[in-house]
Amino acid sequence: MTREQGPGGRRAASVHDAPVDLSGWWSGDPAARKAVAAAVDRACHETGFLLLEGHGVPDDVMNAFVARCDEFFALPEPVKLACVAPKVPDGNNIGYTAFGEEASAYTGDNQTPPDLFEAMSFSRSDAEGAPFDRHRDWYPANAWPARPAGWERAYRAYEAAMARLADAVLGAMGLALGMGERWLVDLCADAPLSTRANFYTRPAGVRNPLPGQLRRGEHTDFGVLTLLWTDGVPGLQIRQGDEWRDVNPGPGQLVANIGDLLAMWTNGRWTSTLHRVLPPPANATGPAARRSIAYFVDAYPGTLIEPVPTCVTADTPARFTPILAGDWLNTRARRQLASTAAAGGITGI
Ligand SMILES: O=C(O)CCC(=O)C(=O)O
Ligand SMILES: [Fe+2]
Repeated sequence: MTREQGPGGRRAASVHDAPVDLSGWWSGDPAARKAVAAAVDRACHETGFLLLEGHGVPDDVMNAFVARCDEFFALPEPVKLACVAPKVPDGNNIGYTAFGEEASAYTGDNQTPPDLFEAMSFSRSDAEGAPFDRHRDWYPANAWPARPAGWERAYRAYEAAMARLADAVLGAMGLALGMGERWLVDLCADAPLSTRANFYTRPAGVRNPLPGQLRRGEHTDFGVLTLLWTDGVPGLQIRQGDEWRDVNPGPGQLVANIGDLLAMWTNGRWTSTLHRVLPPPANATGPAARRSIAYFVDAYPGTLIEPVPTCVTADTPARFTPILAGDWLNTRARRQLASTAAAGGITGI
């Protein structure tokens, strides 16, 4: 038996063994929906990460948004720096994040050197009305630079496709938890929704990574659900037991993973899994770029997160103290900001 094998000689479940096909969900057939919910439940429990197929996000919508993000990251640095938005301590930070400005591991109180990426972040564009006004810092207005042309249109199409997909996954999750299809969908209807386009590269003149310096340091996501597109370049890994295992979505697949709030809601039945992104091997030559785009569903800041009754039993009593979603998100976002301060602001590397 190797270290990678469980007690029965069986290797621990891998996200690659059982991609989740959402076609049955879109069919609307109750039995098909139950089967999808069972597959989601298994994956959320075993790894906290899912590879999604039949997700319904049209290629042309995804490709058009990716192309605009590529155009943006190729712009001269001063043009990108003009898109830096003032940081808010308790809210969603949008706009440009320069290379070397953040270290994700800080969110888990792990002080590493700055991560090797730059990013552009966006917020949901339909946040109008009283619930949003009460927590306005979580729903900032996007500012669209003149370049690349057509970015806002491409974003809105992407955003609509991801919102539809998020509702399907949240629907399957609610069903899996015995709370019904609408439960999580309704709870997350007013949630902060944000998108982050990540660009990992090795800019000219940047030295080799320092010890412990990664493209993205190990972290868990803070919220409920993350939907991730990657360009297929390896690097993403998840922590399972005492080892790191690769997650390499195939062509057409998207990644879904759960965040801390959902782990708390499910009383730990589902895992908010540590993940990271490795730099390319030291002997790799050239720019070795990697791109990913993450869509984050959080929970409304005023929502109390307490374990759902279906996940609390005599054998598994409540493990988490109830907490307001906003309090949890603020704590983690503040640690993230601390990494920026430690990195020396936007001149990090
Ligand atoms: O780039 C990736 O594959 C993962 C990014 C990530 O973990 C995040 O944005 O939270
Ligand atoms: Fe993440």
